[in-house]
Amino acid sequence: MSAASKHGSTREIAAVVAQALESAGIACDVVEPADVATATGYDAVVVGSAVYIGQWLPDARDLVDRLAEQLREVPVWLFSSGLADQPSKRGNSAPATTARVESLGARGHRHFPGKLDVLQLSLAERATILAARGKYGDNRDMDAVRAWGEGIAAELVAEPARTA
Ligand SMILES: Cc1cc2nc3c(=O)[nH]c(=O)nc-3n(C[C@H](O)[C@H](O)[C@H](O)COP(=O)(O)O)c2cc1C
Repeated sequence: MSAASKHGSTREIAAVVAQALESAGIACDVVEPADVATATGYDAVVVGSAVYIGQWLPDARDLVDRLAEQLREVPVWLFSSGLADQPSKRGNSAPATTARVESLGARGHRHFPGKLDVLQLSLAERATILAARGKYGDNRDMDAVRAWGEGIAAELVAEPARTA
């Protein structure tokens, strides 16, 4: 499990998915994207990122680019977290997401509503949110996140392990 997060809320989403996997008996390492040197040795990989200005954060994009060859060899799930209606719903890089899913042969991509806490943002970020008329708040639905993780676990448990 590896997820890029700037202000922590996507990291918390990743932790809930990891917990769901662990609860199903699947050992799960949670590693920051920049620290993932290889995907070799893992039976499956989940990669996520917060969405900023319509794009995944650079560390998550870089992870997928660096390890694409290895990721094509294992089941992969992707998720994004952002504020669905803001700053630009249409700008949420649907083509990039589709390209990533297709290029990796990912089993799926899920978009989760995120969290926007004014106290955590820089002045520049607040200005962006103001210009986009973004709404502050925590829109995360951790039950939906957990259910998504349980779905992944169910798929993996039904399959034979790939590594020794
Ligand atoms: C400057 C800025 C730009 C953002 N741009 C987008 C965006 O384009 N699309 C989106 O859905 N959410 C956008 N968001 C919302 C974040 O994705 C959301 O707050 C997310 O939960 C933050 O995750 P993090 O706490 O892991 O960094 C933006 C937030 C900020 C502060």
